[in-house]
Amino acid sequence: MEQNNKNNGRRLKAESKNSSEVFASCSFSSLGLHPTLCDQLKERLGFEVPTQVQAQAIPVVLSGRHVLVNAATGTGKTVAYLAPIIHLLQEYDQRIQRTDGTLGLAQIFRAFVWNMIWSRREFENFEAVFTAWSSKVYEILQKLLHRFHWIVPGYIMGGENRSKEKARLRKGVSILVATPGHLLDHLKNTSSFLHTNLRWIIFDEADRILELGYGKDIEEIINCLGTRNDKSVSKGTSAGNPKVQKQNLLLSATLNDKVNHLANISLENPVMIGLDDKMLQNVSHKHFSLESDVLDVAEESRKMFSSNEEYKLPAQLVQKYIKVPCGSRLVVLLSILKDLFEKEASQKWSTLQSETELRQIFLRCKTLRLHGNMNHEDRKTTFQMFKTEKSALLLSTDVSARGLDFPKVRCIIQYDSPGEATEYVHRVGRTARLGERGDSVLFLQPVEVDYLKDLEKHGVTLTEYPLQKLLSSFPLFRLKHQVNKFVSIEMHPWLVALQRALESFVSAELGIKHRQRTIEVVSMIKSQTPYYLVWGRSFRPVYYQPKVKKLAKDAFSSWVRAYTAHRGELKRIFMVKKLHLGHVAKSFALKEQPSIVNKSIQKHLKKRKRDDKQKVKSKKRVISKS
Ligand SMILES: Nc1ncnc2c1ncn2[C@@H]1O[C@H](COP(=O)(O)OP(=O)(O)OP(=O)(O)O)[C@@H](O)[C@H]1O
Repeated sequence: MEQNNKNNGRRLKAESKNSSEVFASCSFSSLGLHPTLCDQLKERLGFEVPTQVQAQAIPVVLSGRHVLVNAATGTGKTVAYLAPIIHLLQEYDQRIQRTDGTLGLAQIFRAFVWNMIWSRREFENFEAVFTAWSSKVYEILQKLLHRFHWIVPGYIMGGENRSKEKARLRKGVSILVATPGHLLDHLKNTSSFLHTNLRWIIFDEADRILELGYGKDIEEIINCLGTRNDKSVSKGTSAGNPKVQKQNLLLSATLNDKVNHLANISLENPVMIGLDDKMLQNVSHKHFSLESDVLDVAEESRKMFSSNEEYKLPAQLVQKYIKVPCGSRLVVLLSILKDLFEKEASQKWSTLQSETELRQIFLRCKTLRLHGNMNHEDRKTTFQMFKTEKSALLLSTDVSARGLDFPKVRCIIQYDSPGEATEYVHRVGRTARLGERGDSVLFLQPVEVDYLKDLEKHGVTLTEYPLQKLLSSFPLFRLKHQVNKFVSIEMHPWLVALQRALESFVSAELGIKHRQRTIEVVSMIKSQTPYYLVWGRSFRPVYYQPKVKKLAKDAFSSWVRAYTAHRGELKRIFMVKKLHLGHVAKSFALKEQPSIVNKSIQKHLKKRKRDDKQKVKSKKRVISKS
């Protein structure tokens, strides 16, 4: 009990320190926002004081300057741009009207993320996924505009009949939340979409828009809208109103060459705002602006943010990696969840000390799944449930890696490693939001540890998860005499027994007794702590499914296919040739490697080899010709 109190005390201390780092010591009204807007922030959103990023960005946006905001995930970027724009809109001498058309345009990209296995299908489902999650910005907008009824919010985010969108635009929308593809479509084809008075364009999640290949769309949009200060309005497209002073904002949790390029083409003498930014520490002033020509911005930013730029991560986030042989991945995952659950439960509910009590809480814990191939309604339900459940475990693909704001996520487990380092940053960014504490664990096989070097290039350093310490807390059964000796992962009786139980459960010949026992084992190890996210390519839990063996085989197949899809430099680290497919099968609780699936993978690999050879041949031909 005393220990618990001590831990809680330490935690509260850390949290209050984090809180002073996240929140500014000023009020929203001191930043120049209208009193009614400050009331709305407090009453409708519960925001008493601004976050640091809001305190820095709001006055700059109010001043009319272009802005580039680079701040860690979960630092409150959304309100940093919505609040000052609403303020500026409400203070027009003549109240704006619907007939003025769109004045503010937020291009958000909150929810769609590339996923390795289901990339194609998720791409097809993009609009629906987007609609479900991106509504966060629209919701905040609605709340803030509650007492400014003459400023009309609207959205074009797919998942909806196009004519409905058209009708909405025809009626007039003052602040529009849109995706690049849809926006471009309406810019080109919806003549009633009035945007000659457009004053603000906000590129939120800018890095993602560009990574996903929307660069061309964005350039076309910028051309159509004649952005910056309207020195040039594009040829043949709808011109802007030269009297309107344009102001563009670009927000991103990570910066790279592509973002720099977008900054180059869309921002004019921007003020750059960043938190805990080593690059900005060299500059004496809190904000700094590059008063020179826009080309200099690109040059400066190239110098500052090379392709190995450092990424911003919440300082209080505790990042660990765990090195596990492939065959033991599943049982180690479950053991970690059990440990997390017990620790969190005993810290939170210090009166609940007995195994049975902990187990009771655990049994009430919900296990949810989220992936792009689910229908819209199911995704929405999962999203809501995970938000509101006191204690839940979410198995998810990358559909939820970005922009989603789940409260109180305690731990992110990346069961499968992400691709680019930016993916890593955004996945872990779902925890430790707004100064709260958070942990992350990245699973790596011993042959994959070079991935850590890749992360280090971006200033992301992980420490090793104390797996041996964890294992020592599990029963050794017949190996009790080895109590002080080292027991390897592969030999540890707890893990071996768990693996066997899971394999028996998955295989079809199960007796009912066995089955029950397995479910119990799985129940035992399920997490109880509030909110755990587990990242995995195989989103389907292998338990509680009627055709569990088939599901496990499908998951195995998808996983291996996804592994072959790592791109560029990462192919060197995640080498499919080094995989032991028998061990991969074990990580899906399969006793044997599924043979049919293997054939299709072999076919896939052969095709890749052929393609590679072809490429080498054609290169040689080019060289010999020259
Ligand atoms: N001033 C504030 N006071 C209290 N809570 C706030 C404040 N500003 C934002 N929040 C809350 O902080 C969380 C993170 O905010 P937001 O989603 O805007 O962050 P973000 O920087 O856009 O994150 P990401 O980059 O991951 O999308 C949200 O739950 C939001 O409601």
